Amino acid sequence: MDRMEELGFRSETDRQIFREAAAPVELSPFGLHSGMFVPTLERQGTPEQSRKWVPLGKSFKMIGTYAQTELGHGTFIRGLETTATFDPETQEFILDSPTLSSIKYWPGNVAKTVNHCLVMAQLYTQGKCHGTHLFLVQVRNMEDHTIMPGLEIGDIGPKLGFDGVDNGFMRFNKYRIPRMNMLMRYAKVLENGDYIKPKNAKLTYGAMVMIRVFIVMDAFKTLSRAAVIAVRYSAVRRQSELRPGGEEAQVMDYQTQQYKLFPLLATSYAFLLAAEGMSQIYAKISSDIERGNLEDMPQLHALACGLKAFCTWVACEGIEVCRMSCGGHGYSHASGIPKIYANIVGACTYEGENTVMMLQTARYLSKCYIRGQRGESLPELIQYLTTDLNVKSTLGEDCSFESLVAAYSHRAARMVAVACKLQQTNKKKGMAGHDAWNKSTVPFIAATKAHCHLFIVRNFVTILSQKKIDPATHNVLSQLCTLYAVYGIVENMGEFMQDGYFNQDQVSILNRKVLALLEDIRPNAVALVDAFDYPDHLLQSCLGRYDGQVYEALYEYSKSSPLNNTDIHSSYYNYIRPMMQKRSESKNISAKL
Ligand SMILES: CCCCCCCCCC/C=C\CCC/C=C/C(=O)SCCNC(=O)CCNC(=O)[C@H](O)C(C)(C)COP(=O)(O)OP(=O)(O)OC[C@H]1O[C@@H](n2cnc3c(N)ncnc32)[C@H](O)[C@@H]1OP(=O)(O)O
Ligand SMILES: Cc1cc2nc3c(=O)[nH]c(=O)nc-3n(C[C@H](O)[C@H](O)[C@H](O)COP(=O)(O)OP(=O)(O)OC[C@H]3O[C@@H](n4cnc5c(N)ncnc54)[C@H](O)[C@@H]3O)c2cc1C
Repeated sequence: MDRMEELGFRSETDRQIFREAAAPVELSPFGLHSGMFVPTLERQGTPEQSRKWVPLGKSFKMIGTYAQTELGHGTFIRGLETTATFDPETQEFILDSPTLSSIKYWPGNVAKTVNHCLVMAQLYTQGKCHGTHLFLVQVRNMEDHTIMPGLEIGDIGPKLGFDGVDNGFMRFNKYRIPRMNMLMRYAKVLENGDYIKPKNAKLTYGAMVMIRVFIVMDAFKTLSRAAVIAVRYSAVRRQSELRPGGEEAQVMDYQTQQYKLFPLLATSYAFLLAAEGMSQIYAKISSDIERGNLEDMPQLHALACGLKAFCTWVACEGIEVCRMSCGGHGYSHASGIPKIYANIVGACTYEGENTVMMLQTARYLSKCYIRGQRGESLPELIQYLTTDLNVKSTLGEDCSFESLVAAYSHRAARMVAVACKLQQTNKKKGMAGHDAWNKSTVPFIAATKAHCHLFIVRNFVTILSQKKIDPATHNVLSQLCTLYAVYGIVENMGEFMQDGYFNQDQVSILNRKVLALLEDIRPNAVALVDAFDYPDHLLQSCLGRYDGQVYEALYEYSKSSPLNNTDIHSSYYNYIRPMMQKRSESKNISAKL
């Protein structure tokens, strides 16, 4: 009886939270099965295929992963080389790895865990290539788990992190699968080999969009866990004299420590709300897509790409700040932070390398900018592009939400305009379209980051203005929201100031406000991290444990080190003692010389 069934977990979200609690740090070797393989069967298979395979996946009678990346290609999907050639005689697809670079490489859990894969391959039928499509492929014998004949499978070796996931390689040698193992919800190959094309070729990319949305929540989870550890430790750790001759101060009372951690605490709350907002947008647009309405697909793709990249970059930088704010103990695995970092930093690469993802969003912004310049209507999230850039800030001492959102809108609109104008200037100089684009991508990346930053600030403000929250909580969350926005301006002042949007007095107001907010938040800092309610089992941290017994925990942790299993390590007998004896013999010899 499935433990989650016993506990009555019906929703996939609850089941995922349970899985993460069960394998909080090492990541589950079934994460891709539940998070990517099964949902893709549901969304990309025909109703008949879903009915056949999804129950097998959900009951773990079939365990799978998503095998797309190859040795030679990860980003450029259209360049993938694995082929799936239809054989009408046998009603089969023949999967093949025609080159060394076509070997599937990186797919999670393919090395030792799974018995099936969703394989992305170039579809050939009637002598014509129709681009990449997904195929369900059995890779191991269901009786004894041996590798199926015609396949070479193995592990790719040690990685920076992700130790709970056996990322592997897989090579096909004319490997045959039934025709009906092609996921045919959107595209089809008929018995006679005729190809029925999808309404949009990018529908096949749908699984990646879904995971990018999940990863925005992962960015929140990992950053907030590191923040919990660092803030709690900063409340316990006393070091140095803040007041000459006084007792050693809680390091959380140093303004520099507050400036490191409180904006990250605010970012954690901002990312939680952004992830929830992103998930709601995904749910709405993906259900439209499943009903055949593809109108908002470009907007979903652009938002998922941008937020996935923005949030993972910021989270990884923030987790490193949390680690360093814990001093030496932060560098120990006892803190729990190195594992958090090692497991999430891959998210800046997987599911779409962040720069590439940002450029996808930039491409969308470039098209929207042109539409806006023509006076065409724009989706609500993009309407800021038509902001009047001659307007100056009305920001006052109160740093109102309205003035902050206006500042972020102005900054993003201005930066998108700068990048688009450079692209247009490049074209006017006679550059080909792709060169004009490539020679403007650095400003486009900066503009896209500003676009994502605006989404997160505006989302935070909107939720605070719409949700019914008790006054005390609303006040603290408003402090966090203001800190997130003001800190973002202070840290990127050049981008906000380039066209004189703020005057000198307003810059001074912002610099004073960010420091004042640190003091406002200090009394509630521990309560704000406790509010995430992460159990000690999940944090796995001697520094961030709820009871604050840090030194006792560190001492016990150290004693449990395997090196302490023996007093004298074998290396003494094997290396140190022989070396010392050799030294003393040579010394005797030299003394005699
Ligand atoms: C509630 C339960 C929660 C469960 C959570 C469990 C989570 C478990 C998962 C654990 C998390 C992580 C584990 C790690 C797993 C990692 C897996 C992988 O890494 S899988 C491999 C990922 N690989 C990639 O992402 C590759 C990235 N590359 C691409 O996506 C494409 O190559 C791209 C987009 C860069 C370029 O594609 P292409 O060259 O085909 O298109 P163009 O650039 O020419 O654009 C043409 C046109 O298409 C539009 N487009 C592109 N992609 C999409 C899309 N996905 N959707 C919609 N539209 C798309 C593009 O915008 C262009 O439009 P146009 O109008 O012409 O401008
Ligand atoms: C931990 C981990 C788990 C993974 N799990 C899976 C999995 O389960 N299944 C799977 O199929 N894959 C998986 N992958 C592979 C992953 O999806 C790819 O590594 C990722 O898509 C990046 O592609 P790449 O490695 O080809 O990088 P590349 O694209 O080669 O990146 C190299 C550099 O080229 C730059 N670049 C590339 N294209 C452009 C461009 N158009 N414009 C500007 N710059 C560009 C990038 O920005 C980057 O700086 C995993 C990877 C990792 C690290």
